[in-house]
Amino acid sequence: MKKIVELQAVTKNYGSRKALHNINLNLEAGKIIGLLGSNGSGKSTLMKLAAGLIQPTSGTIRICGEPIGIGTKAVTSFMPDQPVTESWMRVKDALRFFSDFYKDFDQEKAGSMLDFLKLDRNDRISSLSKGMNERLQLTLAMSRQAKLYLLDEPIGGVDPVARGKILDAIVKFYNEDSCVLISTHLITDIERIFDEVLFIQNGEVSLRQDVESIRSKHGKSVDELFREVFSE
Ligand SMILES: Nc1ncnc2c1ncn2[C@@H]1O[C@H](COP(=O)(O)OP(=O)(O)OP(=O)(O)O)[C@@H](O)[C@H]1O
Repeated sequence: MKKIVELQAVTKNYGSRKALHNINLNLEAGKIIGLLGSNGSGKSTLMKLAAGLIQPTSGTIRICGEPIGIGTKAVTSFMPDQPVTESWMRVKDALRFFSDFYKDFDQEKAGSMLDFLKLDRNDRISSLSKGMNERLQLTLAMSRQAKLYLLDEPIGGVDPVARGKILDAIVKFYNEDSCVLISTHLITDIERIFDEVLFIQNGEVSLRQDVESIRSKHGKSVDELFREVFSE
């Protein structure tokens, strides 16, 4: 299986605060992976490092075999936990903006996703509810033909019914040559789409397992295992 992400001995400190410590990790294509951990455990830091938005304090990161740089940013699509669009835009302007900015932006895929997620191209972004805005941000992120999708809390603001719709969209529109890394606290809602999960605790990966074996070997859901491992 093709390696998409490789982290070797990656440590990230913010001043004297340690966010990640000596992470060694390979993530392969064809997987949707859950990045799970309590508040402040280092999930967003890991995503920002892979997206090339911040630099590690030590260690090396490669995406599709290349060190972080222009080449890796071209194949990495990051949906941060804050919207990346301007409020004056309409939905269609956001699509045009992404299409101008990213060579790999697939307008046709974006159009299908908008329809699937029931977004109107003429709506002003400022008039969208938080949940509708999340649908738009997800459409923008998933419509790139990337190798690595980093989705930071993609369903935090949406109601339980809409969550199902968004998860269905991720599964439907993701391509098998890529890897999707999703951070979330809403494990029960989202675990059905994960192939694997990574538990991150105090800046270290404490567990990595495929979801099927959590169910068959441990007889537990991911949420149950998470609560057990992270009980305070
Ligand atoms: N820009 C920053 N400056 C200083 N410390 C930071 C910065 N960003 C994150 N941290 C610290 O690094 C650690 C990991 O933070 P991070 O945001 O990666 O956690 P997280 O798992 O995404 O948390 P949450 O689930 O609350 O979003 C925390 O102790 C946090 O306070």
